[in-house]
Formats: sequence, structure tokens, C-alpha cells
Amino acid sequence: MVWERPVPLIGDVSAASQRAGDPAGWAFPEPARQAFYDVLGARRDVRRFRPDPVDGEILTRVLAAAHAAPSVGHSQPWRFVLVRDPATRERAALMADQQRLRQVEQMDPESGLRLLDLQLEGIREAPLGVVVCCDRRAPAAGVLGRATFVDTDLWSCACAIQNLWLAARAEGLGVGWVTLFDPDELATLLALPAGVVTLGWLCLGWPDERPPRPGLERVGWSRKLPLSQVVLDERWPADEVAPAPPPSRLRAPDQSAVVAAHDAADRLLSPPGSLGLLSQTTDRILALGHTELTGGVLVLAAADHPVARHRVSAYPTRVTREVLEAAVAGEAMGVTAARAAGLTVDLVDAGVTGPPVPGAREIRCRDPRGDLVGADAMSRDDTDRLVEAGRGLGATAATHGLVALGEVGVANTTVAAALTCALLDLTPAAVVGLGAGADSAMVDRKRAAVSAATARLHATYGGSARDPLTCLAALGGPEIAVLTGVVLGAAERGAVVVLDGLATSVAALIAVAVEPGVAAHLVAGQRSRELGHPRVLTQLGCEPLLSLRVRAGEGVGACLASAMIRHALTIRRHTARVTY
Ligand SMILES: O=C(O)c1ccc[n+]([C@@H]2O[C@H](COP(=O)([O-])O)[C@@H](O)[C@H]2O)c1
Ligand SMILES: Cc1cc2nc[nH]c2cc1C
Repeated sequence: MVWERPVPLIGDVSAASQRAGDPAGWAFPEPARQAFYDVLGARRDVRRFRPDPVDGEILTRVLAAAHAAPSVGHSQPWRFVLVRDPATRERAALMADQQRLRQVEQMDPESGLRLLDLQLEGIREAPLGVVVCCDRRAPAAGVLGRATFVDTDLWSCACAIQNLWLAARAEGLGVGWVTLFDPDELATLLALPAGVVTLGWLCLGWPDERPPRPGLERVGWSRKLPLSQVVLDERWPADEVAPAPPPSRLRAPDQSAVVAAHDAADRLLSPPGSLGLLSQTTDRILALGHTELTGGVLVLAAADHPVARHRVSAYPTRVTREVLEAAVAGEAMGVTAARAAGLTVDLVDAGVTGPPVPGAREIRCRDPRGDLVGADAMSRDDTDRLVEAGRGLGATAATHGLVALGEVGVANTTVAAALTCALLDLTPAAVVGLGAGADSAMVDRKRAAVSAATARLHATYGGSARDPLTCLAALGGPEIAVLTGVVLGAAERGAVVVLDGLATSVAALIAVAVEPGVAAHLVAGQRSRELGHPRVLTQLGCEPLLSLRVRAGEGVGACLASAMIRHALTIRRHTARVTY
């Protein structure tokens, strides 16, 4: 069958083939482009104004241009107070004069004289004052994009000012932006409520000067920097800052592959992105070069932990051995989940109490191990060896295409919590969870152990406590060290790495700290029930595919998610394509 591409009645009507065939096809015709650059180049800060009124229609066009500005999370936080009343303008001008004199007092004499020379009569002269306000009363966390950069609402208002300024210039109007105010004083003048701030006063009117060059440049205040001085290549120049961390040895996914994956998704007989997070995940996997993932492997690493002696787990350490033995017998939950998902398993004894578990790969520490609270979990030598051994495992596992991670280790939620606190600078209360079934008293003991362990880390290592491998040796467990290596090795070979619960995600967190390029290879299989897990996933930039309150460990969540990922790739391969 040949399917016609359904063209949406709303939104973007362009087709992927159109965009691929003519990437620059969104451009305006040449005269419009030139006109735009002409306006940009001729915009000036105008200080002298004619008293003539500005026609209402022109003013509306200019204000509409301001209102067309981009805003964070589409919040449109700007408000424009139009001040025409000469008495208000006079009071504002007086406030600016007072500020000017105060600033002159702070300056060296020459700069002070230049400031006094500057023409600041615009507030009185221009027929209109536009006071641009920002309504900051919406909580930052509720605005998309503002939770992280809380001032983006102010930047949005600055964008509105720029739009207004350019539109005014195109209309032949002059704009002067005056910020010589005490912001609170200006806010009081205009009766702004608490939480609404101003970005200053725009004088707007027909200009009584037509400056060909920026005014401050003309009077020798400063000069325009050459473009080459403000455009930097890749990073800040090395001679100005401490040496940057080495660039990632991993290649980022090829940009054209990322675009091709999106384009291919657009060709499906389904609205773009209709599978939500699964669409995004398959796009990322396709960009890594995997069109199908027929095979895959669950790497399941097990170890016990001396911190268990602080009574931080509801279960005795021998359970770790029992689960690994059950895994060898093909009956542990993680192994059955792997089988159901079509994955093979690679079992690792990274330090189970007692002799090596027959049938599991032995990758163990040689030096004595500590309980985190009184001594390092592992020596640095052992840590490096386990990570390297894991790296080799990961590289081999990568040949299967998909690498799912699993772990078993009584007390390892305490270990993983300690690492999370140290790596993300979080408090134990924000991270320590119930593990395999703690009660309140046990949660208190876990918090105390994590608190003591992180305090010891800082006391022992000072500034290098931030180093991920130092943290891993001091607070980590051997199965986490092996899995850190697995993530590195698998990602270096281009595999998709599917995470399970807290401990596997912490291993990925350390791998990313060692090698940032790893991040592109990670898929969060699930959000586990463990308290600190979402924080780790957020730091990894990974949205979990499943949220089922799973806390089985052993890679169960990763296997469930792996099956779903493979379904999604199958759906993607077999769904009808549309023609253009
Ligand atoms: O995957 C998780 O986030 C997760 C959450 C709670 C418990 N676990 C499993 O339970 C064990 C650790 O729990 P605990 O209470 O002994 O620290 C370990 O074997 C994990 O596989 C795993
Ligand atoms: C029984 C049991 C099985 C597990 N599998 C992973 N962690 C586990 C913890 C317990 C207690």
C-alpha cells in the first residue's frame, strides 16, 4: 500500500522530506532578510526627542512586537506601563538625576564628567514613558525552564524590550532605555505590587537625533568589540581558566543520525512523537545506530557489604549468596525476567561472603574491605581493577546490542545512598530509603551510617572527595564498581545501557562523571521505589520508562523495560510509512 502523508490542519505542515531536501527553506526572501539586518544595524539608544505625539496605531504595532517576544515556558511575564502624565515623568526624571549625581560621586573624575555630559533628558522630553515590568509572582518551579534559571522571566522581558526597540526603529521612532533608577523607588512611583519589578524606563517618541553610531562610542566611552573577541571556540580559552577536564573520548551520537531518526519518525502513519517517551527513546537508540536490538544481555553483579554490621538491612547477608546461586540455577527473579525479555545473563560474583559462587564470574577485591563508616569500602587499587574488569565485560556484552544492568547485595541501598549523597551533595534524609524493607529504626540507622560515612569521606579526602573514583573507593561497593566499568565498556562500544534501580543508576552516575559521553547511551528502565532514585535519574537526565514501584533489584525493572524497548523498535520498523 502507498499511504499519503496526513497533513495536519494545525501546527507544522512541513514534511521531513521537505526539510531534508531544503534545510534553508524557512528563510525569508533576500530583500526581507536585508531589511531585517538594516533595522538591526540602525537601532540606536536615542536620548533626544521631539514633543510630537505618537499615533495610536503605530504604538500598538510596536507594543504588539514587544508582546511577540519569546518567553520562558511561554509565561509572558512582561507588563508595559504607559506613562503619559507629565507630573509622573517629571518625578521619574528627578529620580534619575539624583541617581546620576550619586553615581558620579563613586566614579573617577574623568568618567564622572562623561556621565554628566550624557544627555538624559529623554524622560522629560519623550511624550511617552514605557515602563517594562516583570510579574515575578508565579513560582519559578511552576514555569517550564525557570526552575533551573530563576531569572529567565527577566530575560524574557529583556527580549520584549529588544523587540519593541527594533520595531520602533523600523517605524522611525526612537527608544532610550534608562536604568538610572533605584528599582524600588521606581516601583513605588508606579504603585507596583510586591513581586512585580521593573527593568527600567523606555523613553519612546519621534527622535530629535538620528545617530549613525552608538552614542557611547561616539563620545569615547567605549568601542564596539570585534566579533572575533566575543565568539569563542568550543570552550573558554585555556590561558584564562584552570585546565578543562579532558574532552569525552566517546563520540557523541552523530548529529545527522539524530536528525535522521527524528525525520524517520515523522514518516510513520502516526502523529509525530505519538509514543511519548518511547518515541524519544527509540529516536535516541536509532541515533546510536541500532535499528533493531534482537539480542541483549543482563549483567547481574552481586556482593556483600561490611556496612551490614550496622544493622542497615532487613535481611542477613547470606541472602546475597542464595540469590546468586538461584541465578546460576536460572531461577532468580532477575534471571527469569531476563529470559522473558529475550536476554541472556552474565553473572558476576564481585564479593559475596564466603568462597566464590560456582558458575558465576569471579571479579573480587584483594585488599581488606571497610564498612564506610570507619574505613574505605575498597582500596583504590581494587576499585580501579574492578572498574577495568567491568569495562571488559561491558565491551563484550555490547556485542549483544542491549546491556541491561542488575545487582544483588544485602545492604547495598545504604552504600548506594552514601554514594548519592556524596556525588550529588544531598542530605541522607533526601536519599536514604526503605531498601528491601526497613522499619523506622532501621531507616534512622541507615541515615546515621550514611551521614558518618560522608563526613569521613570529606575529613579524609578534603577537596578530592568530589572525584568520582575516590567516592567509589571510599563509599562504594564492589558490584557498583564492576557495573560502573560495565557502563563505560558498553557505552564505549556503542551499546544501549538499560538501568534498573538505585544501585545500577549510581554506577551509571559514576561512569558519566568519569566519561560524560556515556550519558547518550543510557536509558532509565524504571523509577524504583527507593527514595533517592529519582534524584539520580534527574542528574543523569533520564526519564524512566516505567514507574511500577518495583524494588526487586536483580535487574528486574531493566529487563521489563528492555522488552518494551524492543517492542517499540519493532513497532517503529513495521508501522506504515507515508509518502510525501
Ligand atoms: O532496585 C532498587 O532500587 C532496590 C531497592 C530496594 C532493594 N533493592 C534490593 O535489595 C537489596 C538491598 O536492600 P537493603 O535493604 O539490603 O539495602 C539489594 O539486593 C537490591 O537488589 C533494590
Ligand atoms: C530475598 C531477597 C532477594 C533479593 N534480590 C535482590 N535483593 C534481594 C533481597 C532479598 C531479601
